[in-house]
Amino acid sequence: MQTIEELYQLILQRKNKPEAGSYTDYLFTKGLDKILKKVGEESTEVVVAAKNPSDEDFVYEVSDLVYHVLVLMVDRGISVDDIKTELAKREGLMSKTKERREIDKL
Ligand SMILES: N=c1c2ncn([C@@H]3O[C@H](COP(=O)(O)OP(=O)(O)OP(=O)(O)O)[C@@H](O)[C@H]3O)c2ncn1[C@@H]1O[C@H](COP(=O)(O)O)[C@@H](O)[C@H]1O
Repeated sequence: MQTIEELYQLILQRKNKPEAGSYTDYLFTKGLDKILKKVGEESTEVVVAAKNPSDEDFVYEVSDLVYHVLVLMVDRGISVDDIKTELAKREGLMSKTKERREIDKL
């Protein structure tokens, strides 16, 4: 079982210490445009899979997207903690928005 943090660390390791035959290394070698193209393709595949009944296919495509987004984050120097911090900031913000919606309903 691999956590998202562990996968991120493995991808970071590939960037810092390229390994022959590694797909991650191939993406870093091709560069940002290639990584962005893959993120775009995988996003579309998630959308298509979501419209179909197979949960297995959907989970497969989401996993592909998560992996490619992590490669993009490593390439841009953004950590999993950066995302966690942003999400944590929204916790308070979102409950205020919810409160606002409740008030507006009155
Ligand atoms: N999670 C993934 C992962 N998800 C998807 N992929 C690769 O992403 C590619 C997506 O498939 P596509 O058919 O869209 O792309 P392709 O035709 O193979 O390649 P392109 O020429 O289109 O770029 C496949 O080659 C998959 O193997 C991944 N490759 C690696 N990982 C993880 O990264 C780790 C390190 O992998 P390496 O860098 O290969 O050692 C692995 O142990 C895994 O945990």
